[in-house]
Amino acid sequence: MRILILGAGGTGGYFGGRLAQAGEDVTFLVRPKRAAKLAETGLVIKSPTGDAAFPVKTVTAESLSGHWDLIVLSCKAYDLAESIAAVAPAVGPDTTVLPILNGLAHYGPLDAAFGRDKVLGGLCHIFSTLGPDGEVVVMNTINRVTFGERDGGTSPRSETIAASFAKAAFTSVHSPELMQEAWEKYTLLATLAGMTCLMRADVGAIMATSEGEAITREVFEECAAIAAAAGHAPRQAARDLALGFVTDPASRQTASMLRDLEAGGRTEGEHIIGDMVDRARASGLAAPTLRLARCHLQAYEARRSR
Ligand SMILES: NC(=O)C1=CN([C@@H]2O[C@H](COP(=O)(O)OP(=O)(O)OC[C@H]3O[C@@H](n4cnc5c(N)ncnc54)[C@H](OP(=O)(O)O)[C@@H]3O)[C@@H](O)[C@H]2O)C=CC1
Ligand SMILES: CC(C)(CO)C(=O)C(=O)O
Repeated sequence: MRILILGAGGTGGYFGGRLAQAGEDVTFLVRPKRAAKLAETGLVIKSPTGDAAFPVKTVTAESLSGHWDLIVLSCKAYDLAESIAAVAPAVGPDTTVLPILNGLAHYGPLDAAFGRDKVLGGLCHIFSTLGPDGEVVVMNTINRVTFGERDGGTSPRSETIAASFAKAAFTSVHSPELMQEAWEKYTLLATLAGMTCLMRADVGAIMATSEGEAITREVFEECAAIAAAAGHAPRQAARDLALGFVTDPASRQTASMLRDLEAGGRTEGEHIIGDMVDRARASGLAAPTLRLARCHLQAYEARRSR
């Protein structure tokens, strides 16, 4: 299977790199600056599950030709339109597009661009970023990709992807209930991103405050109600896992959105929190703490773009 990974950042660099290490036919579609860096240093991964540095195949949008079997999209949401345009020439009649972005708002534009039948559902759990020298830095041993048909069940194409991913040194989950998984991850992430960005603090620091746990639980319940309105209330095990994660007093975890914000970069605030608030409004739900988190992120973006 020929695999094209759009982006060689924290997620695409890691998962694509592990696939390449396993001998899969991987090419990274990157912009010229990243292509030059990868040509100079190779793809460098620093991870508690194993450091690596090795040459990888890259291509830029200008030199892209031919159709790929699988295209994994690992851009930030604010780069989605440009990324869709970049991969479009690589999408042929038998191509599958697998986004691993956070949130859900990207499916509309992807379906419009490629047709709903071409776009699988996907998500990932990892704590990673690009280091100062372009290296993929992974902060702990969590590294999981979950994917599947958005209408549920399995299919020959998702079985083929599962067989490919099974060779690589990351956890791969081929889910017959992908949209349920996606909503559960979205609920966890919106809570974690909303709270860690609002408070500019990690989970443990938020739990050390008198109101932190109660407000975190309020955000989670707002998200869970929105998920329920969409027909995907978090299952009990997912609730327990998410609430345990976002209220752990010993945790030093943050969302990747806080890392972007603290680096002074753009955030996926509207894609993650804004979309959650819009969905609340469309379902007649109040979501007051999520609205506050959205206002906070929009104000940050407004100051940033001045
Ligand atoms: N990092 C994390 O811990 C986690 C992230 N996620 C989600 O995964 C998604 C990706 O995040 P992450 O990997 O961290 O982001 P990064 O910013 O680290 O990587 C994204 C990469 O996509 C590249 N890119 C964007 N547009 C294009 C384009 N048109 N052509 C070629 N390359 C392009 C960027 O290239 P360039 O360098 O040129 O800008 C960048 O290297 C997000 O939705 C995020 O929320 C999910 C779970 C955890
Ligand atoms: C849920 C979490 C924290 C890890 O995958 C994440 O998606 C993020 O930081 O963006």
